[in-house]
Order: sequence, then structure tokens, then C-alpha cells
Amino acid sequence: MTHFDLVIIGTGSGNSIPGPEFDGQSIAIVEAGLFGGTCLNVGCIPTKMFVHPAELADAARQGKNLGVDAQLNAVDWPGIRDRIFGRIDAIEAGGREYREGPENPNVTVFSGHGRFTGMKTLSVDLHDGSTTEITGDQFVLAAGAHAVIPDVPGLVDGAAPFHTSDTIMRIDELPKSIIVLGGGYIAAEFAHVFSSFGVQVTQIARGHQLLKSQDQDVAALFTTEAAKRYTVLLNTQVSEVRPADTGVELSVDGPEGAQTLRADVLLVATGRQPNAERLAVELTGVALDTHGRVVVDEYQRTNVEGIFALGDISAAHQLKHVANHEARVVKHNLKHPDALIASDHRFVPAAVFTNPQIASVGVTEHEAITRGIAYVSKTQNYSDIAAGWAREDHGHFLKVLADPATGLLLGAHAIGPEAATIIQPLIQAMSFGQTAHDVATKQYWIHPALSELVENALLGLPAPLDAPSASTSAN
Ligand SMILES: Cc1cc2nc3c(=O)[nH]c(=O)nc-3n(C[C@H](O)[C@H](O)[C@H](O)COP(=O)(O)OP(=O)(O)OC[C@H]3O[C@@H](n4cnc5c(N)ncnc54)[C@H](O)[C@@H]3O)c2cc1C
Ligand SMILES: NC(=O)c1ccc[n+]([C@@H]2O[C@H](COP(=O)([O-])OP(=O)(O)OC[C@H]3O[C@@H](n4cnc5c(N)ncnc54)[C@H](O)[C@@H]3O)[C@@H](O)[C@H]2O)c1
Repeated sequence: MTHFDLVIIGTGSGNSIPGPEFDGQSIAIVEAGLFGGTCLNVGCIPTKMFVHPAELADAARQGKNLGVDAQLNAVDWPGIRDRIFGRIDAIEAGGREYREGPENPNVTVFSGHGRFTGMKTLSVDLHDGSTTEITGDQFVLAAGAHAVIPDVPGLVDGAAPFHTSDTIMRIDELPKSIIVLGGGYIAAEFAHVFSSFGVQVTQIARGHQLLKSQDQDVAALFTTEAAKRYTVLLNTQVSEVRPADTGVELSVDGPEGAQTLRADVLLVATGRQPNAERLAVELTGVALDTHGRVVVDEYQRTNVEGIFALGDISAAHQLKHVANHEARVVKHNLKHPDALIASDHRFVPAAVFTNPQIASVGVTEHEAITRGIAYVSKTQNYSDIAAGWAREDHGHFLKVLADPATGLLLGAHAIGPEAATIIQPLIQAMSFGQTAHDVATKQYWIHPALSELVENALLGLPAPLDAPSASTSAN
């Protein structure tokens, strides 16, 4: 049994903790899978590296509307895949080498699956087949989450072939058809990529809308636009998945009754569960909530002294920028027990990298109504600002919600070109407590840039003093 000052489990955002401040401390890093975690290897980065070529393919198809008659001749899947993972795998290998190398003499990397066996005692099943046990004064639980496989015959028992986001990006060839199970982020982004690459996509969602955690107007428009691009089956349940001659066969039940669907490939994208139970954190006394997340306070401390948690294992938002933020908080708090800093989860933004793109921050209109929050709102269409009009945008918009008494922003929800980039000034305004009026009027907005969407949305909000206390909206 080897003892360490600090044990970090997981090399996603957890790997950013060791630095010169920790030079005098012995550190164990435990990693069961690829070095660098989900975002780098199987998450944000590779998916967005597929999204960009998908956008290029879409642009070739759509250019004709504006007089550029381009043609999409072929999508070289193996070429795209190998370019992406050629770059990513090198970073993964470099990251591992760096931590194992002479630059980090105080760090020991354990390549294997860790599992608590007692108070601050971790057993690690190493990839060489041996097992080792380590203890630590302090622990950082940064072990992320894993894809949930629904309890459907053929899936849970592994009888039928299927992919998750962990494997789909490395398949050998572009399938002719794919069924995407799930209506959330991962399903939306992969349905977009495969559809743009010319694959026949069928997306199955059990709810009445895709991306139903978004503002309802955004989710409704996205669902309508997705259904124009590929087959979307809503209110549909899968009862069985079977292997077929060339792929898979699914029995589904929906508004059209029972039917059998076939495709070359099935992608299951039905949520991600924190890895806390797999790590047996309860054996070191760490409490979990009803979602299986590690419970942390605002300083990222668990209920056990000296054990911190960050990222997907404990966060309500499974997002890389949240995991990174929390890692910075944990890094500080490990070194400054008498001057702790708190995580800031007030305004967590997120984007879905689809076509159209979606971005959001703060409360949705539905949430404002159900929580009884007084608000005013303005929905600004892209087509009514110069850059949107010029590109003949149809139907896309930014909706902003503000407090009628103070003029402070409550939320922003965009669907349309560059939505993820466009809403950043609104995230900034919310974070720094700037009023909608000040943000709109006390700076220049570049003309004719897409950012004028934000300026016009804010100018369209009723002024705070004129506003009634009840909700008002301007469209
Ligand atoms: C397909 C996909 C696309 C995504 N796209 C985006 C995006 O565009 N933007 C965004 O903000 N977020 C995105 N996310 C979410 C983002 O990837 C995660 O929120 C983020 O990576 C979580 O970081 P983490 O450090 O908490 O965990 P991870 O990065 O998952 O790191 C945890 C590490 O712990 C290791 N581990 C787990 N259990 C053990 C154990 N018992 N012993 C040892 N090691 C263990 C794992 O192998 C893993 O390497 C995406 C996720 C997916 C799946
Ligand atoms: N662009 C981004 O920031 C990005 C991209 C991908 C993933 N992520 C993160 O990763 C998380 C996980 O993504 P996800 O898409 O797997 O989860 P999600 O929570 O976004 O969506 C899960 C979907 O699966 C459906 N579902 C759940 N159980 C089901 C079942 N038994 N049968 C059928 N459908 C079922 C849900 O109704 C929902 O539509 C996201 O919540 C997000 O935080 C972020």
C-alpha cells in the first residue's frame, strides 16, 4: 500500500490540478481510460471536429439559394476520422507521457480502474493485470460520467450491435443509414453530422419534442427543422433491438402504432450517469444524491474532510466549461483551506452544435412562468437585422428575458447561425450585473455583424421604469 498526499481520480479536468504549487507534495493520478478524459477523446473536441466538415457539406448544398451552385461530390469518412484522431490521439499520448515523465517527479500515474475499498483507500486494477492499493490524505473525485444504456432487450444484454458516443466516431465507414436513439444533446449533434454527410438518419425520441430542456420556442423550431432534414419519430418507445443481416432491427411503438425499423448502425444517446457508484465512493463515506451524483458544497467539498469532487461526477451541468471552472476552484481550495473560494454556477451557458446552432443561458420563459419570476421579453429575428437579412435567414431568433424592475437579464436563448458565439455578451452582462439597456447603448456594435442581433434584442425590451410588473413580451 502506497500513501500519497493527494490522489486525483480521472484525467479530464482533474488533470489540470497538478502544477508548480504542488511540487512539494506526492500526487497519484488514477486513469482507467484515455488520458485527457471525455471532452478531448470522445466528447466536445472530436464531435466539433466532425461538426465543422458537416457545416462545409451543408454550405455546399445550400449555396445554390444564394447563387453559388456548388456540388458535394463525396464525404471521405476515413479521411475525416483519421485527421481528427491523428491529432487527438497525439495529444492524449503526449499528456500521459508528460505526467509520467521527468517534468512531474512528484506524480505517479496509475493506469487502471480505481474503486474505493475503505476510508480514503483505493484499490486500482491496473491494465497489466495486477492490483494495487493506495491511500491519500486528500482526494479529488474527477471520474466523470458514462453513457446510460436503456433497459431494453437487445441493448442491456448486448445481444444487438450498437454504438455510443464513445465508439461511433471511430467506425470504419460511413453507414448508409443510422438510427439515433435519444432526443438530447448528443443525439442532436450526431444526427446533424450524419445527415450532413448524406446518411439516412432516423431519430427516435420518447418525448414530444427534441432538445426539450431548451426554451420551448427554441425546441419547437429545432424539432420542425430537424424533421425537414431527416426522419424524426417523437413520442416513440423502443421495445426491442435485434441484430439484422446488415445492421440492426428495432421494434418501436409510437403515434403510428407498432413498427419495425432497420438501419446499418444504431447510436444510443440516452444520457450520461455519474461514475460515482462504479467508484464505490460510499465506501469512503462520500454521500450521493438521488441522481447518483456526488454531493458537494459550494467549495466543491464532499461530506468527507479532504475529499473534493468536480465535473460530471458531481455537477448538475455535464459541461466541460463547468468541469474546468470547478477544477480551478478545487485547485485553489486544496492549497488554501483557510481562504476557500466558491464555484459560480449562477449563469451556466450551453450550446448545441447543430444546424441551426442553439445557445442558451439563464432561465427559459417556461421556467420564469412556472417559478413566478416577473419578466419582460423580446424575440429578435435574425431576418430583421442586416446580417440576417443579407443571408436571407428564415425563422431563426434570439429571445432575451429581463427583470422588469431592474433591467437585469434573466435569460437568453438563441437558435440560428453562430448562436454559441453571439450570446457571449449576454453571458457577460449577466455575470457582471450589467443592465440590458447599458449593454445595448453604452458600447458600439459592429455593423453589419450578426452581433447586432443582441443589440436589437436588448433595445427591443421594454425599459425598466415603463415596464409593468407582470410579464410582457415584444415580438
Ligand atoms: C459526445 C459528447 C460531446 C460533448 N460535447 C460537449 C461540448 O461541446 N461542450 C461541453 O461543454 N461539454 C460537452 N460534453 C460534456 C463534457 O465532455 C464533459 O462535461 C466533461 O468532459 C466532463 O469532464 P470531467 O473532468 O468531469 O470528466 P471526464 O472528462 O469524463 O474525465 C473522467 C475520467 O475519469 C476516468 N475514470 C472514470 N472512472 C474511473 C475510475 N473508477 N478509475 C479511474 N479512472 C476513472 C475516465 O476514464 C475519464 O478519463 C460532451 C460529452 C460527450 C459525451
Ligand atoms: N454541446 C454540448 O455542450 C454537449 C454535447 C453533447 C453532450 N453534452 C453533455 O452531455 C450530456 C449527455 O448527453 P445526452 O445527449 O446523452 O443526454 P441528454 O440528457 O441531453 O439527453 C438524453 C436523451 O435521452 C432520452 N432518454 C433517456 N432515457 C431514455 C430511454 N430509456 N429511452 C429513450 N430515450 C431516453 C431523454 O429523453 C433525452 O432526450 C448532456 O446533457 C450535456 O450536458 C453537451
